[in-house]
Amino acid sequence: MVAHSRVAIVGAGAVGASLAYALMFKNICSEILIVDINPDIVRAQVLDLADAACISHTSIRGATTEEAGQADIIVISAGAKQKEGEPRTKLIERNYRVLKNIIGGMQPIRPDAVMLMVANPVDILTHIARKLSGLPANQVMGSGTYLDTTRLRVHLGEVFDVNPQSVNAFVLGEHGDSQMVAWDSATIGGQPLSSFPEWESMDRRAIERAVSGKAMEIIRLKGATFYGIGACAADLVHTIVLNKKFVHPVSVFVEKYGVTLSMPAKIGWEGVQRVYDVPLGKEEEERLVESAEALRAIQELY
Ligand SMILES: NC(=O)C1=CN([C@@H]2O[C@H](COP(=O)(O)OP(=O)(O)OC[C@H]3O[C@@H](n4cnc5c(N)ncnc54)[C@H](O)[C@@H]3O)[C@@H](O)[C@H]2O)C=CC1
Ligand SMILES: CC(=O)C(=O)O
Repeated sequence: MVAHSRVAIVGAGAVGASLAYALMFKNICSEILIVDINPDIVRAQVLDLADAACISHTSIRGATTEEAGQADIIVISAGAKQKEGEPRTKLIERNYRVLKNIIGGMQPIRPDAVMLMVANPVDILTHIARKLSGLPANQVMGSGTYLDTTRLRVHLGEVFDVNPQSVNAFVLGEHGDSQMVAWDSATIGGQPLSSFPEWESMDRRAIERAVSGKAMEIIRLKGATFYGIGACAADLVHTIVLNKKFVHPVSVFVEKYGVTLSMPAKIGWEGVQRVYDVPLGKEEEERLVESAEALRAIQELY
């Protein structure tokens, strides 16, 4: 437990509540602030989560947007979600307005706060949050392809019969349709995936489709995804609060591509401490540049 570790979660729907629930059982935060435009949602989530908080070391309460701006870590999970068949980018106009309201209501934001964007389209909103918040680029990140990378590792863990946490493979680029898998640098136990007998028979494009389509599969079946992102976002908060310096793929402004997209980054107290340049094959590099271009076309509008 870190004495001064106040985390504000703005947007207390399914994602915000799942994050709060996952985070409180890490027992690393002194307090979680729950913020939402709908006061009934705040009251309901605080009442429900307080019963769980009772058996964790983290307290929970409702708060205003202004108070959220003074938290150590500000997570933004407010906004519209996709309907079946809708790409994440379709949410931009609605969620731009939501984000503008939220960040406007937080000002002046504590200058050393770290902001974690979760709402979609996460890469574009991270780019916008960096501009609107006035925070340094390293202090504003998005959950990006952390969730997609988790999905990929789960899938590969099954193919190679190994714990997913021992699969070292990344989904990079957009948390969305143009994402790509860095196959050439993927390893298990330091051995390239391509050196395993399973490699030849593995349909890599089918795996990529399954990973990038998993959100829509869940949305079709139950209307929304929230536990996966709740756990990923809680893990990112953990890494920041305890300065763990874990490397995760997050959405951040990347000089090389000149846009905000996901690359593996070392994360700690001041947010992103370093971005790593994954060695990519020629075709992979082309696909990442395509993803960057797709994002640039929208990010340039904001
Ligand atoms: N980055 C990722 O990997 C993932 C992102 N998401 C995204 O997270 C977002 C939230 O999803 P859910 O929680 O399922 O939606 P939800 O509909 O359950 O909750 C959204 C909440 O935002 C609140 N809200 C709207 N405008 C607000 C404002 N101006 N200030 C404060 N609160 C406001 C609503 O009142 C509602 O409680 C969506 O954009 C969704 O696409 C969802 C899953 C994964
Ligand atoms: C909804 C979403 O972005 C996801 O589950 O990947």
